[in-house]
Amino acid sequence: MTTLSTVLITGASTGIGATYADRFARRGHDLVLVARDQARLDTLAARLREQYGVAVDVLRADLTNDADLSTLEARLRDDARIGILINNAGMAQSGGFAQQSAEAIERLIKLNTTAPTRLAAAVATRFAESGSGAIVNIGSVVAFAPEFGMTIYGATKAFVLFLSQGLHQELSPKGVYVQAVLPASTRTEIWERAGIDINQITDIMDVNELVDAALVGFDRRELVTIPPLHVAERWDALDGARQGLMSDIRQTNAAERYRATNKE
Ligand SMILES: NC(=O)C1=CN([C@@H]2O[C@H](COP(=O)(O)OP(=O)(O)OC[C@H]3O[C@@H](n4cnc5c(N)ncnc54)[C@H](OP(=O)(O)O)[C@@H]3O)[C@@H](O)[C@H]2O)C=CC1
Ligand SMILES: N[C@@H](C=O)C(=O)O
Repeated sequence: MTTLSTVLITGASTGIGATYADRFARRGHDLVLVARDQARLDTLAARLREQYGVAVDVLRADLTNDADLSTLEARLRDDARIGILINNAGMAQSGGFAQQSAEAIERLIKLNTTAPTRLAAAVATRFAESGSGAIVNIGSVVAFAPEFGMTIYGATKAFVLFLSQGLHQELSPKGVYVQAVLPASTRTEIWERAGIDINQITDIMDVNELVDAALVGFDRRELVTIPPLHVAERWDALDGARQGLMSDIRQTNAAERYRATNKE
């Protein structure tokens, strides 16, 4: 019987991360739960041990803190039992671009992009050498939506999508599965934490439904999983157009429409 991989989940104290923890424990996986709130992590860990009989390790870490991030990188690099990384921890943004302080910008980018990148890097070599392993990056449909006015947040999520597609290109030939999960509005604390009134949000998905759908994509080894997207062809068309654009842009001369004319 194959031994199930241990799953390390960031942002596991509540919301999407805590739901992933329940689902992987239900599947029989041992867990490493990472977040800042030790008490909430301990309570969740005790429930999951009791309910599912799995080993659950708690690792308190602030992923915007370099020392904590380095400690987590070392755990990921050195603990060969960890075969699945769920890069979930993240925060949203309230207020316009011009309202963001330098500290808020730094924190948002560190948590939403630097941390998942460094954690993925911490496992990439070990996973590739073993010819196995999975990296799940939690993005957002806001990556497609500059219209939403969450410019820095959306940019971090566009980064996560590209990171996932790039990791897939580099690591899937070596047996490593990479998944980008793009939720839309989901009922968690992220809204309150960002100072956004959740009651102003329409069409908000239950977190259990989101994670269960994301796991269907995971089990199918899908690269980009967008649970709220009912018309899957929309994504296929968008990514197909992107690939089509790539085939057009290797040119030695600028496009006709950019040719300076003496009339201008
Ligand atoms: N909810 C939604 O509508 C959507 C969410 N997403 C994405 O899903 C992911 C999870 O979000 P969601 O569950 O909704 O959010 P929640 O705010 O409910 O949970 C966020 C989790 O991240 C942890 N976290 C926050 N800051 C830090 C930090 N500095 N260091 C370590 N852990 C931290 C929190 O734990 P603690 O405070 O204990 O550290 C918590 O466990 C995020 O990446 C988010 O961008 C994407 C699209 C939609
Ligand atoms: N977290 C949500 C916005 O703040 C989202 O990604 O939809």
